[in-house]
Amino acid sequence: MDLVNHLPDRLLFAVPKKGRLYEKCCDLLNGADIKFRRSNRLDIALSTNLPIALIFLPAADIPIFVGEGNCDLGITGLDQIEEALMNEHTTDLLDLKFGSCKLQIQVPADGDITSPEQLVGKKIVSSFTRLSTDYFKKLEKVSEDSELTTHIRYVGGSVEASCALGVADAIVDLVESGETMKAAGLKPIETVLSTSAHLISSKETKFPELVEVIRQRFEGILAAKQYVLCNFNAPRRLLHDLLAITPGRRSATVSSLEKRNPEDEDWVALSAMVERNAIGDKMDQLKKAGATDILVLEINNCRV
Ligand SMILES: Nc1ncnc2c1ncn2[C@@H]1O[C@H](COP(=O)(O)OP(=O)(O)OP(=O)(O)O)[C@@H](O)[C@H]1O
Ligand SMILES: O=P(O)(O)OC[C@H]1O[C@H](OP(=O)(O)OP(=O)(O)O)[C@H](O)[C@@H]1O
Repeated sequence: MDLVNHLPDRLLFAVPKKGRLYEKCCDLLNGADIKFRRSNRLDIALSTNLPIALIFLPAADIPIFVGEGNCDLGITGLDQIEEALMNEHTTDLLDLKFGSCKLQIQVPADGDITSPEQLVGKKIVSSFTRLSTDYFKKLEKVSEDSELTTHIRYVGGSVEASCALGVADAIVDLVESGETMKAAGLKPIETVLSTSAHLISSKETKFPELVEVIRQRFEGILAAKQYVLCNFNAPRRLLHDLLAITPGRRSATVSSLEKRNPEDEDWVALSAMVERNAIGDKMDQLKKAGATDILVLEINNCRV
């Protein structure tokens, strides 16, 4: 079935059908209020509130479908986009900051290889044969023996077993915690690529406005995760010092607190977005500078 012709009024959005990116993608779609129900084992789900059809595909195939214009939008790893040679045929809209890992060259931990240059002319096993070939072609050019060819062989999974099996002198594979490689007796000697999930679009999409709406919604969700809202009260005379601690993203909101008695000092309430990973420190500083009633609130979603 030709989906582009069959669903002409719907933006086709390719999403990993399983694996490490799947749950996070569903959370993102949910947060962006793209409503859908995926029937068991069905790889197409029509959104019930937007003109979107979600197409669940293998992560490795998504850059090809988007790059060739069969899908309008897609989410997949940067590693898959670069391996498919599709980064020039797609528009990279947003780094979604999940699925982070590294494509690394790993060698036996007890061996004598310590640098990628020593691997020129040797045997490499990877699921990322294009990225590996590109990497070693560059090394071959600057190698002392320019006649040497590095042998790159494809395997689809359990790449880490290749060295122990004698099939490879080194592997090029994705590493997140490093546990798999450690257990296989391997150590990293080089990072070929740092990767995470990206939102990409086709350069030929018929739905540029909807693409932009989705990009903005995702961007809002990412910003909401990165920030918390910090509210507190303080005497107005401390305002200058407190704003220096929490200036807000654009600027903090300052409102007056009502006085109980006319002779009371002027008080203000401040509200500012603060980077989540700095909030503990900021609260300590606010308290020390004289702020009180400090409250930290989660931001579920935002447009900034
Ligand atoms: N530890 C990890 N190992 C592999 N990929 C990871 C890891 N962490 C994040 N990723 C990202 O997730 C993407 C999809 O990997 P995953 O192994 O889930 O795919 P998959 O579609 O289930 O493939 P496969 O069928 O080969 O297992 C990778 O391309 C990479 O961008
Ligand atoms: O650094 P870690 O957190 O240990 O994760 C890295 C491992 O995860 C992936 O394999 P996966 O589990 O997808 O299985 P596969 O070998 O079949 O691809 C990858 O190929 C590594 O083997």
